[in-house]
Amino acid sequence: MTLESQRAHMLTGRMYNDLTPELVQARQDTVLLTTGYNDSFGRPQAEREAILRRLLRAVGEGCHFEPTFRCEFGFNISVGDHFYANFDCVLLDGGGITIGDHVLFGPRVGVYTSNHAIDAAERVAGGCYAKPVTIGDHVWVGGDVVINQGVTIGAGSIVGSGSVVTRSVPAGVIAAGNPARVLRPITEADRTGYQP
Ligand SMILES: CC(=O)SCCNC(=O)CCNC(=O)[C@H](O)C(C)(C)COP(=O)(O)OP(=O)(O)OC[C@H]1O[C@@H](n2cnc3c(N)ncnc32)[C@H](O)[C@@H]1OP(=O)(O)O
Repeated sequence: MTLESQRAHMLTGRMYNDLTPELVQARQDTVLLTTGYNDSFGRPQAEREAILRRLLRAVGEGCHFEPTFRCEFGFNISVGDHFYANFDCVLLDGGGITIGDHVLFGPRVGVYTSNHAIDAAERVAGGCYAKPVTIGDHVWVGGDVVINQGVTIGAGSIVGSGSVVTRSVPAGVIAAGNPARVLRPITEADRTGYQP
């Protein structure tokens, strides 16, 4: 199978072989590209975004990852405008990761769309399955958060630091904990009157 057909198969959510030469090679190529991006830190924004455009499926304006950014393939990641990820972001994108506009990630956020097979023998044989993660506009994900496969985080929501998100989070709420649960809605009362 070609890399392209394996990529399409992974996106169906069915079991795939994680260990084929094409996927191993793709991961290796991606490490080299992310290393190039991380090493370009301090270079002009346009130059850095050009590397991201080679690496990711889609990338908006003003997208910035602090070092060290790592992803599994990159070709299943879409990022909107004005995305900011703090240090040590890890995106495992076998199942597809879609990030909206004006999204903030704290340090050490991990988005993991793939599971290895639950059955040990299938796992040894490379069995994996992946489901997409979608993060809406204006979401803030706190530091050290893990987002597991199949999760959607609704627009404007906040995920508290250290959370493990295993189920989708609706729009306009604060969610936190392991597993993450909705703590409360975000309301007008959260406005402080701050103006830059
Ligand atoms: C780009 C960048 O992001 S860099 C900055 C990185 N910064 C961070 O990662 C910090 C993220 N901030 C948080 O996690 C904050 O706790 C917020 C935003 C969720 C706080 O929301 P607030 O509504 O102000 O929560 P508050 O501090 O009043 O706590 C309310 C309750 O939620 C609990 N809670 C708050 N945060 C968390 C959390 N991360 N995990 C578990 N429980 C939490 C509190 O313990 C408290 O519980 P209690 O009522 O039983 O005492």
